[in-house]
Amino acid sequence: MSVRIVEVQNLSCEFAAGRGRDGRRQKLKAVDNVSFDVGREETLGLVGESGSGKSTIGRLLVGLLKASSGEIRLFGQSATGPGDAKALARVRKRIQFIFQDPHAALNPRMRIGDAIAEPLDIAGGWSKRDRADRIGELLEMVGLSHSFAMRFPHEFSGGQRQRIVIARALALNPEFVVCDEPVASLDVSMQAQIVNLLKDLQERLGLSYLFIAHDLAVVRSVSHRVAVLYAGRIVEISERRSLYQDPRHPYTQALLDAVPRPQVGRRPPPIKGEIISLIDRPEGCSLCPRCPSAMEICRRVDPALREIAPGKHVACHLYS
Ligand SMILES: Nc1ncnc2c1ncn2[C@@H]1O[C@H](COP(=O)(O)OP(=O)(O)OP(=O)(O)O)[C@@H](O)[C@H]1O
Repeated sequence: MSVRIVEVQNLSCEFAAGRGRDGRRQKLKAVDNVSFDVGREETLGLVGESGSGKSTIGRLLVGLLKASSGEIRLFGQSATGPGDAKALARVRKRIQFIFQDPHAALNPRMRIGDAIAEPLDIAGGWSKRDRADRIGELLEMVGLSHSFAMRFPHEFSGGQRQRIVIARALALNPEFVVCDEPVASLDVSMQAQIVNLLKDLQERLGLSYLFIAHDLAVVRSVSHRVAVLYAGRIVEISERRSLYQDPRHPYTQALLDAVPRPQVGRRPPPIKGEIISLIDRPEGCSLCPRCPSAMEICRRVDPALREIAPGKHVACHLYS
C-alpha cells in the first residue's frame, strides 16, 4: 500500500439551519462520521447525488470549512487538532482545489497569464522573468500555447478555461488536488479530454486526487478506488474494479443503473424518491425510504460501514 497522504477519521460537519417550528435552533449534518484515506499518486473518486456532502468534504480537506468533529491528517500533520500552525500552513501549500465551474473561477477582466500567476504573486519571490517562464510552462503543461497568456477568458471554450484553471492550481507544485466536479459543466467529449489531461498530469507530476462527481461514469477511468456517499455518509468504498463489477450497496447499484449507456441512448431514471432530511435524520438506514431491498431492521438500526471482503467496505444490513 502506498503512503497515505490524506487520512480522515470520523469526520462530521454541521451547518446552522435556522429555527424549527418549536423555535429551537436547528443543525444540518452535511457530513456524518466519514472515514477514508488517499495514498500517494492515488485517485479516490467520491460520488453521490446532489446534496450528499461531496463538496463539503472537499472544502473541509482544503481548510475552507471547519469540521464539527473528527480528524483530518494531511501529510501526517493534523489539520483539525491543536497542532503546529506553521507546519499546517506549509502542508496546505501542498494542496490545491479545482472548482466545478471554470467560467466562475476566472476573473473576466484578468488576462489568463495573470490568472495563472495569481498563486505565484500571493506566494511572492518570483522575478518577472521566472514568473513569465512559469506561466508559459504551465500553459504548455495543460496543452495550451504559451502565446495565450495575454488573452482574456472570454476568448476560450469551456474546456480550455478548465485547462487554465488546472494550470493555475498547479502553479505552486501541489501534491494533492481536490477536483470538485471538474468536468460537470462540459460536454461529454470535452469531459474525456479533461479527465485524460488530469490522468496524464498525475503520472507526470506524481499527483494524488480526490475526484468528486455525481456520476459513476465520470470517475470510472480516473479513480483507483471509489467512495459512494449518501446523505453525508460513505455507504460503499472499494477498489474501482470491484465497485463497478460487483457493487454491493443498493445505492451503488442504483447509481450504476443510472449511468447512461450509448447503446440505449438515454439515461435510465435514477433511484426514486428524495434524499432524507439532513436536519432531522430518521432512525435506521438513511436509504431505507428509497431502498428496493429494505428490510424491517433497516427502519430501526443504522448499519455501520463494515469490511465485507478485503478492501471492500459496505454499510448495509444485507451483509451483516
Ligand atoms: N454553507 C452552508 N450552509 C448551510 N448548509 C450548507 C452549506 N454548504 C452546504 N450545505 C448543505 O449541506 C448539504 C451538503 O451540501 P454539499 O454542497 O456538500 O453537497 P454536494 O454533494 O456537493 O452537492 P452538489 O453535487 O449539488 O454540489 C446540502 O444539504 C447543502 O444544502
